[in-house]
Amino acid sequence: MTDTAVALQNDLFLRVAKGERSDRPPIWLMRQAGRVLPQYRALRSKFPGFREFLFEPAAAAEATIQPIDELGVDAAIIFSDILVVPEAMGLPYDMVEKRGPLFPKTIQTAQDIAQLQSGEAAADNMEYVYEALRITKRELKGRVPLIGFAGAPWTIFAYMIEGQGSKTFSKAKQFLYREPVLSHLLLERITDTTIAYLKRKIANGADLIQLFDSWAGILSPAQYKTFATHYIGKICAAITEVPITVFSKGAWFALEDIAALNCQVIGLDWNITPAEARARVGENLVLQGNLDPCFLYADHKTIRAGAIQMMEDFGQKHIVNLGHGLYPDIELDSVRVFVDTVKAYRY
Ligand SMILES: Cc1c2[nH]c(c1CCC(=O)O)Cc1[nH]c(c(CCC(=O)O)c1C)Cc1[nH]c(c(CCC(=O)O)c1C)Cc1[nH]c(c(C)c1CCC(=O)O)C2
Repeated sequence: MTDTAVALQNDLFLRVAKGERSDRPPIWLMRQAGRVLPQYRALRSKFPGFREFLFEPAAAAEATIQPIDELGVDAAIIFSDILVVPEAMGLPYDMVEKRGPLFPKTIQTAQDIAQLQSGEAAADNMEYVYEALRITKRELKGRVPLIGFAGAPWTIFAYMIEGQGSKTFSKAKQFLYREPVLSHLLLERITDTTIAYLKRKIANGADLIQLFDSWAGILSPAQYKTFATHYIGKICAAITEVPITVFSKGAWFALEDIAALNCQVIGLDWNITPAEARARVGENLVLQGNLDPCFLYADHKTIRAGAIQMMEDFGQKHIVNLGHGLYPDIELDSVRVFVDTVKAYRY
């Protein structure tokens, strides 16, 4: 892409993701483009719903760049959602205020799966996302790298079967136990679509890819190996153009398996210590995380001390982030203290 090939002014995030040493860790935050920013709320209020917002590439680009201007983080993440993939495959959703996503139609039978679009045909339906990447890349002017992302196949599968958020995702888990053949068929089609989609994100300017396996922690280690790690591995093997981060929330039990895939960065939640994570993944991979988002409800002095402790505990080959996304009621000033502490730190 000629118009996206601008030299990066701040490439700290990418250098560390590729395993280089640095004088401080880079920082970005999951859900940094969102409701902690007043300018995000102003932009969001122009649209009747979340999906209308996502379908407007110029607005998505603006939301992507807001945290770069406001917080000075070292990477941008394209403003979008993991649920655009099931939608592109033929399962539309509504984002219900205060409740979250709701799919009017779900996958229950072989025929439902046969009716889905997948691979390149499904990737064709997400042109608005690629357009948002192109605009973002142009407007970022090389200030920081741009992260592209997708849900990992198991998490997308969970929404497609369950049809909405759930504490247990017991319908999706039940499907794995009762219909293993159909489960693999659907996971395969999600995987093909995700690979085609991510390759187009890269062609349109994504400098690194992150996979979000938000519901990893509800599977048993055996199920995770069969129905999740296997497909994440296929995606990692296919994405050779840029580094890839695997964030499997709650799957500390699978860290050795994930470390054996062709990924460069592993995202961590707060349920594991930096020392244990390092021991499980070995010396080569880069770790990302893992401050408990609730730490940002503490006073500023405590936030500073927590950030420094975390950086000391991880040492080199570390990208600072939270263990999950920012919550909407976290104070902007507290987020700023966290970011500024990291940017002032030196190993
Ligand atoms: C599971 C998941 C989803 N979406 C996502 C995940 C994986 C990460 C995670 O575990 O949180 C990923 C996601 N969703 C969003 C981003 C944007 C980029 C960023 O700033 O990180 C990213 C990376 C925007 C969003 N995605 C959503 C919003 C809020 C929508 C609104 O404005 O009403 C935003 C800004 C909606 C969403 N989208 C989803 C849910 C369950 C919800 C409702 C609950 C909630 O609001 O967090 C699905």
